[in-house]
Amino acid sequence: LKLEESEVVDQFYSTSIVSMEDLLEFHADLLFQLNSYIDVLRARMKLIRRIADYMMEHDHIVNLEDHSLNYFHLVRHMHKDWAHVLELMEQPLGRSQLLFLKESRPHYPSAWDLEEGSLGIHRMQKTYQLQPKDMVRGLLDGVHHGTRFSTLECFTVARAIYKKHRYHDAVTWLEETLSLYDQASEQTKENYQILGFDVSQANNLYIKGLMHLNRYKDALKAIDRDPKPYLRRLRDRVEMRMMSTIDLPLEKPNPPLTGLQLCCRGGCPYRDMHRLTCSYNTTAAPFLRLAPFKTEILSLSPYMVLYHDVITPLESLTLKNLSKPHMKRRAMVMVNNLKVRPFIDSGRTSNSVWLASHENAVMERLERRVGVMTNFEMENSEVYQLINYGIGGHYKPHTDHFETPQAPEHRGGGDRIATVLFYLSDVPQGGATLFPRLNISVQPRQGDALLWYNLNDRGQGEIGTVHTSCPIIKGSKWALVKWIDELSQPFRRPCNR
Ligand SMILES: O=C(O)CCC(=O)C(=O)O
Ligand SMILES: [Fe+2]
Repeated sequence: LKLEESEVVDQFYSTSIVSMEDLLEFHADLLFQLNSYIDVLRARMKLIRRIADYMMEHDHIVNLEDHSLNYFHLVRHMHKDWAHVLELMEQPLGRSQLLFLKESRPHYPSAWDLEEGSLGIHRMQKTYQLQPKDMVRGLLDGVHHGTRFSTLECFTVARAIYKKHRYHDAVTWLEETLSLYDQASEQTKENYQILGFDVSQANNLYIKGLMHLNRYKDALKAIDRDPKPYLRRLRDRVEMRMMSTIDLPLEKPNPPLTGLQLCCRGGCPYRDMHRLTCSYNTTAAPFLRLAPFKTEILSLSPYMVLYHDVITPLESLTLKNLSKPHMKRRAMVMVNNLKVRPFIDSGRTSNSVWLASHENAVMERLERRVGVMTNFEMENSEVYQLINYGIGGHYKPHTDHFETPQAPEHRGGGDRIATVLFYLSDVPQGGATLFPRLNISVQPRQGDALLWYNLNDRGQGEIGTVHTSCPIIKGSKWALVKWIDELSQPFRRPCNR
């Protein structure tokens, strides 16, 4: 079993908001095809109506008189015309539209997208302590969004959570699913049925979820409400469980809030004490006297500063536009018995692309700017990574320096002495970069860049720099990361080993 980073998965929608733009266009194309399919059906219906009317006129003639001319009409008509009518009826309809739908199917979002998206929603729920009943109505962490969930979306999320054995949450989402279904009109229910939704399936999962939570009485009630015979058979199982003394271990419904949850919500204790000073940096390079960097020191140890307005909106836009077509999910692949199987790294929901410092004029300018901003040597430095996060997108807590001491030795540049994180977009809700051990969280703002040192004076990894990207609630988070290697810096930041 081996893990490595690769680009095997090329189409991943849920891990990047920017790929959703393509999806919107794609969806519009599909709708266009469906409508034109209906037009074709309608035109055919009109034609058949006309022919049928014409045929009925003949019916008329035959009944009139026992006239041989009329018989001749009938013979000719039946031999000739009906053959053509049959041909017309047999002619396949809307072939090109059908073909379009069929051939584009491989590009539809996959089961993975659905799972990834569902888990993103769940992550959002857990981190920000949201209630499914608020979420389905578009109320997210105190802000009303114009979006609503239908029964179908609710059920998809519920099922994904159930598959992860999070029964308490799955049951809440299933309750929401069933209640949304009850409120739906008869016509909507019919539509759901055409789209493959079976309310008994939802009920079945709900009952099983309740059983996992030892809520047998509620399970029995749910069974009694559903007329499907296979659900009635569950009754025996529930009653048997009820009588047995061995209870399944119960999942705690409300574990205490973690520091991460508190901080992502902006409730980080003492966070403001870390805003030490703000200043204009004019000394690092001569040109800074003309255009100083607005610098906010967030922490002295480990050293961390936030620069304001160091990448212009136009530069951000250019980089985003140039990179859009190349953004990919960097999925991990599992190489197992020679089978290569990409798997969802749920620790990181984003698509990204590597950008070299000589990639284009903007990158060249940025590379010089990073050198001036940080005073680090940019010669031989690493490439940049441009990231766009997805639905409820996040990046689990991690450090940028390597955690195994051997790892840097195998790299030309040694360990990553510092990180510069440019924000290329505002994120209106969620999506902060959080340093839980330092109680520092930074809300992405287009134009800002965060610099921190990953290594201490002795060149050792600084565990305090553990950081995470909080799940995004609203907006599309774009970040550009630059890791600065240690080995080019002996004169810029000598270490006291
Ligand atoms: O997007 C962020 O806020 C953090 C990104 C990050 O930590 C990384 O790419 O190493
Ligand atoms: Fe990082």
